[in-house]
Amino acid sequence: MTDTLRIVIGSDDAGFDYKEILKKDLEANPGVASVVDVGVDADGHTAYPRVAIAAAELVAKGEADRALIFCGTGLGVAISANKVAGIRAVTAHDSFSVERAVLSNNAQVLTMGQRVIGIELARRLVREWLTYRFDESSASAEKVAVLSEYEATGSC
Ligand SMILES: O=C[C@H](O)[C@H](O)COP(=O)(O)O
Repeated sequence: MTDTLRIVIGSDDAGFDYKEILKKDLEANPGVASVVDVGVDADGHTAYPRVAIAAAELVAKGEADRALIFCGTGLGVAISANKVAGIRAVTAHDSFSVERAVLSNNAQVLTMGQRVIGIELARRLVREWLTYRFDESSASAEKVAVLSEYEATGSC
């Protein structure tokens, strides 16, 4: 992972407003993150799995380091992103969970719900999220490796 995180951002129509606000926040800090937007657009009514899977696939292919995805609850986009092999997506609306999502779970995908969390808390949590890096030498790494083993072999 490079020092500047390559972030793919996306939402369905229910998460569109937050996606736009967070995209602007990220674009205002080009030294911290670069941003690719996979939609939806203002008039978009794309079903949430389509956007979440498109974002997660970019991460899985190594074309982005992380994804930030919004829907009404954050739940549907997390479920969808987790269907992509190699992806660990979590919904988190509190500071500790955002921290552990990276440091414990090496989650590359963070999702939030526009109908759940206030915008200023969402913005703060994303700022925090950008500061964390998973430590491959940590005790958590071997636990995360069990997930990869299961994906690769079908058992663990
Ligand atoms: O998880 C799903 C999302 O919250 C989505 O934005 C809304 O889905 P719904 O219209 O099926 O409730």
